[in-house]
Amino acid sequence: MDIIFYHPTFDNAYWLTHLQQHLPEARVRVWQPGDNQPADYALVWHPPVEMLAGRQSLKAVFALGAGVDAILSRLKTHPDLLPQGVPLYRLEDTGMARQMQEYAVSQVLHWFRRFDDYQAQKQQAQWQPLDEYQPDQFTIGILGAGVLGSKVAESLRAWGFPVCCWSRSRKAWPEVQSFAGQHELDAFLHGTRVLINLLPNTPETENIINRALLDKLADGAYLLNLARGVHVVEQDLLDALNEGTLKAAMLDVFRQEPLPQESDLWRHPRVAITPHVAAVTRPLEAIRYIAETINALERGEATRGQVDLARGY
Ligand SMILES: NC(=O)C1=CN([C@@H]2O[C@H](COP(=O)(O)OP(=O)(O)OC[C@H]3O[C@@H](n4cnc5c(N)ncnc54)[C@H](OP(=O)(O)O)[C@@H]3O)[C@@H](O)[C@H]2O)C=CC1
Ligand SMILES: O=C(O)C(=O)CO
Repeated sequence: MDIIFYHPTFDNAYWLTHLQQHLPEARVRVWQPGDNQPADYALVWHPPVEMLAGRQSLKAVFALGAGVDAILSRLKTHPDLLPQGVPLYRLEDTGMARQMQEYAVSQVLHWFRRFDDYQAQKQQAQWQPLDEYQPDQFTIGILGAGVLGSKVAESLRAWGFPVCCWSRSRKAWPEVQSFAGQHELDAFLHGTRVLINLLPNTPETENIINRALLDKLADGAYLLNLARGVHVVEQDLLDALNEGTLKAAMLDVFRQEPLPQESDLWRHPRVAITPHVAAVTRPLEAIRYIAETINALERGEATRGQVDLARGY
């Protein structure tokens, strides 16, 4: 069994060593431009078109992340990027859910305890206790009720916040109100105080967080974008912040990354920024999952994590 590996920044030696340990019978190599030698599986992140073009004999391609938009969004212009009929897998959780929980819980509590307001008071050397928020004033609305959204919902429910979620299909989670489909989006937004985005980037979800959506949130709302920058119309976000519709935002992802120095988001006092680190791929957990899936495929057994190319995630 031959496996080719390509990631622009990962530690190749680490990945090859641990892949070989988990798949002793495999021959694993880092793909280099010009390598047209046969392969059974490809592990990729932002692959060059030539890497997979023409490789119809591949048994599967594994994206080394949760979101597969970097591949699917290029298929229109580069149909050879993913060989026809070859299944594409993505990483489901593999250590990312815990990271998303850490990020979401810490930021929601930061806003709930008004630490942003106390930081602002500190700038004025102001010693002034503020009215406390109550949990029932702090409904969390999670856009995207999937592998990561479900875990974030679970952790915020554990803190006693009302939680609702929005997805294409109805969810039956204890103590979480599920809204499904475009026709229920407004009802989901109404009363949401903290909007957390964990949607995949698809043609339907691009630019979804725009002024019309933000205006439907509860007064004094917050935005936590943990998914993709293309979900947010950045000028609409800035306008909503400047006009008071939105109280604050924390953004981990951006339309252009790194975020250009000239972006007004850098300087906005009520915008917090992290450099796309909300949930990074945990190599060992990813390798374990990939090895399990390859072994299942070799045995003709059921697998999880296969991407539905038609729906885009
Ligand atoms: N910033 C970071 O570091 C990271 C960001 N991410 C981002 O998080 C995203 C989510 O990951 P994950 O939870 O694993 O993904 P999943 O595929 O498990 O979940 C996606 C969710 O979005 C819902 N959804 C998709 N399209 C629509 C739509 N058009 N309308 C309504 N709901 C929709 C799905 O609905 P349904 O359940 O009905 O199918 C599902 O609930 C990734 O795609 C990636 O972009 C992931 C990891 C790290
Ligand atoms: O896994 C993903 O989709 C990510 O964004 C990781 O950076």
